[in-house]
Amino acid sequence: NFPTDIVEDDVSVDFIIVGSGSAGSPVAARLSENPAWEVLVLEAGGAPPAESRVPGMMLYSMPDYGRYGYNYRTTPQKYSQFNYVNNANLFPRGKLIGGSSAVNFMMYNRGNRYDYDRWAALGNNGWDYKTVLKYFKKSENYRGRITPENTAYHGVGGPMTVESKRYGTPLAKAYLDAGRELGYPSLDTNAASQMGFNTPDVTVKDGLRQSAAESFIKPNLHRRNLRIQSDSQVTKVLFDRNLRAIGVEYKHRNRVRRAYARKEVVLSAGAVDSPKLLLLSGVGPRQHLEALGIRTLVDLPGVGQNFQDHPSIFGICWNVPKGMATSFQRLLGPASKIEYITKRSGPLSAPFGMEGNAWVRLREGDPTFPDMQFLIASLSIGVDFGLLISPTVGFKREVYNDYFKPYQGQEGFNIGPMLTVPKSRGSITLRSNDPADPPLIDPNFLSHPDDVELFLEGVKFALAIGNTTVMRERIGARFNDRPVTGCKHLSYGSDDYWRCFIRRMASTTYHPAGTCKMAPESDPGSVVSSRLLVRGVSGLRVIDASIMPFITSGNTNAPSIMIGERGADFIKEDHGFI
Ligand SMILES: Cc1cc2nc3c(=O)[nH]c(=O)nc-3n(C[C@H](O)[C@H](O)[C@H](O)COP(=O)(O)OP(=O)(O)OC[C@H]3O[C@@H](n4cnc5c(N)ncnc54)[C@H](O)[C@@H]3O)c2cc1C
Repeated sequence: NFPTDIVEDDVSVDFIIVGSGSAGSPVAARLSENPAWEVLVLEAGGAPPAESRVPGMMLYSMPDYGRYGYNYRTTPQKYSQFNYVNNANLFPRGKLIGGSSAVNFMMYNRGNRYDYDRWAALGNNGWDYKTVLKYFKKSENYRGRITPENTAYHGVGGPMTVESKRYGTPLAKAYLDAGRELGYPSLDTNAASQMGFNTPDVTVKDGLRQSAAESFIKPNLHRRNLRIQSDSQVTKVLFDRNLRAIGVEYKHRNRVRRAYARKEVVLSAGAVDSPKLLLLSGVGPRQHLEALGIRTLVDLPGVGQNFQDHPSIFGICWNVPKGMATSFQRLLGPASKIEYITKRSGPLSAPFGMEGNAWVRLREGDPTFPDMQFLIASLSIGVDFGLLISPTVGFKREVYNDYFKPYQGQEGFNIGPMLTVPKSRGSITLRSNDPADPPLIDPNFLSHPDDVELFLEGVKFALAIGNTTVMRERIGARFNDRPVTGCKHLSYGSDDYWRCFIRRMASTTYHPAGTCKMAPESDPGSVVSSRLLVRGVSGLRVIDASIMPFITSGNTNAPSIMIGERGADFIKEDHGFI
């Protein structure tokens, strides 16, 4: 349960925040610190279900798109995903209080210091690593392992609790040992160096998921100046004749209503819906808007462009003896439930199957800046006999039957290489001028040939991890060396075979970013300034993952929260409250 308000028609407040996700929640919390400001959050979704707080249940809320998501799918991909239904994938975004932070896999990864230094180097003042580190620390209540090396990088006493994972299969430790065998250290990758292997810290508090709304909004609902109204899908930003944003139109329980902002409207609807809202409001590429019969208020070509996500490969997998990896029986069995209820530990207390990460540099270049992340998931795709995992990832049935089914019911693990700095760029565009229509989401994965060549190195490294002595002898890992569907005509194991495998099996890591690019005015793709103000209008900011000019080198939840913290300070400064 999450207490919400019902506001009056045509309510007038100081700030309207659209979306209560990873970025919107900190914006709401920080702005409402000023008792003189009235803050209203409009959230399209409703209260999160109880099971969303249980980390081990995370996969259960994913297929339930109708209730807690937008039911988005990507457009059919031209260069990748050939083994997925319609060459596309499901594209979950949380539609509930807490946004995607209430359905995600909870791994807390900040990325690399160079990610932020290069944002600043583009001309985005105030986004260098030294500055953003203050905001990462400000939001954090770190309960992980403190060492002399990492203490300066963590915050204590902030709203967002970050814990060490409370449960791991034998694969968690084996993964770190495999890294050492290959010459890589185990370390806190959110501190001085990101290069090496780790067991992820997680946005979990006392064994319960900490969505951004749980952390930032719920504890502040006693503030009389902070209100959140759920089931309120904003359809349009309203402007006066000077192009100042004065409010929003939204649909609340099937009724069209309006709310007005005396100071600012903040879009924190995420990298799919913030550009969608700008386009519906007449801010975007003129040609696209005209084609859909939307009056152009500002011709801003960058809106919806520069789409970046981290493609990763599923299906590089090994079988292991029973007890080594994750199983649904152990997750949902009576012992697990009792342990969770009495001690908040055990399999239900940790994100399902998320055992370890690694960041390495495979190509020449800055040895402190990774070009590949590897996630080990202690899940075989067929462990559930094809019932949940394969349809959730989105494989065609015949691919499941051909490649995974021969091992179904057996435990196993998957090592997924993920491109941290992809060169491919996609887009978000409107399907129509009807706000109820889902937008066209085109990640355009692997459209840049370099992405495939780098993945080739990534596949080889993943195979090397699985082939370490520790994985083979201590864990008993046996590689799934069946030729994958669609690549059987190629010599198994050759570079061309793996290129084919990559184009068939790579898909999303659910990290859309970049679609309202933050850049100086001289950049024709710029949508927001370094203070996150939308170009060509006033009184309107975008504060969420869409502003990233380049996606960060790791999962995007912690950076989105940091963007919320950073953006809130810009607003406070610009309105004289700091
Ligand atoms: C399945 C999954 C697993 C993931 N795993 C991880 C992980 O382990 N670690 C990690 O770091 N990252 C992970 N991510 C990514 C991470 O959660 C996102 O990058 C991050 O939450 C994005 O934050 P945001 O504020 O930009 O958007 P969101 O958190 O998505 O917030 C947007 C909010 O706006 C609302 N909204 C949208 N449109 C409207 C509208 N028109 N009117 C009103 N409200 C609206 C939405 O309902 C939502 O609440 C995962 C994501 C998914 C989907």
